[in-house]
Amino acid sequence: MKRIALLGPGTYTEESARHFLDSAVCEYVPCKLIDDVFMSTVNGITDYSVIPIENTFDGSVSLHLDWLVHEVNLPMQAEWIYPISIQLMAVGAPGDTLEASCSGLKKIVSHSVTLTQCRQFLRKYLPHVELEQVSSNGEAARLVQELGSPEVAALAPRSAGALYGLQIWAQDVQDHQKNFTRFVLVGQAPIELMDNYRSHKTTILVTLPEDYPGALHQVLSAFAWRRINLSKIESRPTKKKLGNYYFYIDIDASLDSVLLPSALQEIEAIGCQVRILGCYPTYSYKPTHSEV
Ligand SMILES: O=C(O)C(=O)C[C@]1(C(=O)O)C=C[C@@H](O)C=C1
Repeated sequence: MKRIALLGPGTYTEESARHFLDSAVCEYVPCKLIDDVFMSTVNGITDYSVIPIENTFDGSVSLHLDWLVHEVNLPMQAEWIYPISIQLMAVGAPGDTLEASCSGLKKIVSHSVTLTQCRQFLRKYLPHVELEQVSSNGEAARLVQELGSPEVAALAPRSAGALYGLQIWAQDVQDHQKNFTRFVLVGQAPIELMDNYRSHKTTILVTLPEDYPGALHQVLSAFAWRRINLSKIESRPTKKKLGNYYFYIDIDASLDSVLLPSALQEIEAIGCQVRILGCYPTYSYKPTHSEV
């Protein structure tokens, strides 16, 4: 059995992990805070952690990327992309219309990212309702069940509603229907996921030797002339000195490919530091028959 730490229970992280990992060989260890998720794998209590690192509309989850870079040494072993469908859920049956369901609603609890993903919906339909952030969407659903009052609702995944016996008052209320989150599985050993394998990626961190004209251009040209595609590049502070940055780069190639190792050697030869955060398979979501 592989032990998998994740924010949970009842979160999108858990829902997505159950979709991609084989439950026959995985045991989930739900944690209340993302720090606990990371630390449980660092301390050997779990074999892997599942970490959300990017969303279609919010971009990178900088806090989680920074953890991977500064706080822990846990290589990325896989990534998956999972659709985020957000449900408004509460205790008790919904009314005939959203207005009727929400006539007595005073507060909505959810994860900060989820509240952001429903901003337009909330402004349009529930502008006077108080919003409260909690540590995860699963925790939001649990709180709503504990309070047992139709004055409080959660924005959370369908699986959290099933776990805590909540009713769906409004379905798929995210502002953008194509809302996806990218999760990485980090840990010391490679692991096989279930099907839908797409390709291999490598994530690196590049620190420039000093700030000089054309430094980043030189780094990028090592990939460009080899026709290696980069799917993401982002600068983040090194946290050592104000104005000092490293570049976090996702590469659409495996370290086993012919050209990537020589590109990395070239970048090191011009004086840059290269740290490999992982070389891993990427998986994409395919809806099950009932969802199509
Ligand atoms: O609270 C959850 O449900 C989570 O899985 C966390 C999290 C995140 O931290 O980004 C994951 C995906 C969703 O986009 C919103 C929240």
